[in-house]
Amino acid sequence: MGYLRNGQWHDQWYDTDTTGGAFVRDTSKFRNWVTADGSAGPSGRDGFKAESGRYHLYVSLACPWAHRTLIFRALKGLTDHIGVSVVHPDMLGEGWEFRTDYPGTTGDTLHDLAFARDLYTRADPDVSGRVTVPILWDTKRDTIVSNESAEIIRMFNSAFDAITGNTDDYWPTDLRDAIELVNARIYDTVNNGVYKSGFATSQQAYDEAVGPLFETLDWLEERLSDNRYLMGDKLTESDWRLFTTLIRFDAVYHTHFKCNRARIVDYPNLWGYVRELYQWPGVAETVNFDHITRHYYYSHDMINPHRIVPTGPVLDLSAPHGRN
Ligand SMILES: N[C@@H](CCC(=O)N[C@@H](CS)C(=O)NCC(=O)O)C(=O)O
Repeated sequence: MGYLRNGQWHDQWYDTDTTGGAFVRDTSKFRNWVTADGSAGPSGRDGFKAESGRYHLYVSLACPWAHRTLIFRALKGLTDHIGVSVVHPDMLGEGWEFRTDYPGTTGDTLHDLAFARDLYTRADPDVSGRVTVPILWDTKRDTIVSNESAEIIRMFNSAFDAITGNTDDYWPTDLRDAIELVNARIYDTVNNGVYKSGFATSQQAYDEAVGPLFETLDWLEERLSDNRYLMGDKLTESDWRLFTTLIRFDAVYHTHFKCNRARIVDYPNLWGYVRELYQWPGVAETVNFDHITRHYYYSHDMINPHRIVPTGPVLDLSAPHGRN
């Protein structure tokens, strides 16, 4: 695992020496938007117009951030319009690789590149920063549109509606303020909270992450006791953003990231909610537990030096959810 500095690869784990042992996530570098008419969107350059077959998504099936984009691609009827390449689950000294010697990988189906970092330097030969997935690639301008999942899902939510005829809206105007508030808490304490717990290299940094994580899970359990979804009756992007962390929790974060005060199966409402979202049409096909467990346990040898991938747990995600 490493990063690019002025286009050169450096194999180095996250630096927590200067932050008291705390993991601090980088901000994403490529922030353009695909829009229905090609106008610039909230940030970045213009000219990325929604067109069938023009864009390609690079994902890891292990990654919760990439998983959001795969879910939106499925929910919004985009599978015939946006292609996908799947990296190898092992993220080692070279970063994400397009090796195909593992079931479920595809290689780079557009350019046959070896590493995800080759996409970054193709888009910007002088780029600096971590090489993360998801990556939304534009085949027309031969560059990265965006590597920020929170923004990619908003593009998918509406930009292609005239092409697909699918107008389902997971970011409705009247709920945006409420969505923003809930997203902010869940991002900091849950989506990123599990990483801050797991990548902490001091007791204090771990304690400061794991406490708020379980406070938020308790709060969510309560909220979901009389709300079917986070915003009440309406399923929104907040639910999908939460789902990709919850679905990995018992298999990975509980053990590997030491988030072990409780499992999701111990929370009746959260567990029913995860099952309902898993059973949503098109979603189960985006969940790959083999890539999920293999990636975390095998890639992070600073946490799991012998790279042993544990067998459990057995989760019955297709059991009736009882949420209706
Ligand atoms: N803010 C980004 C974060 C993406 C991210 O951190 N992805 C992880 C995989 S789960 C990654 O590629 N990490 C590689 C690294 O940090 O070097 C997003 O939401 O799109």
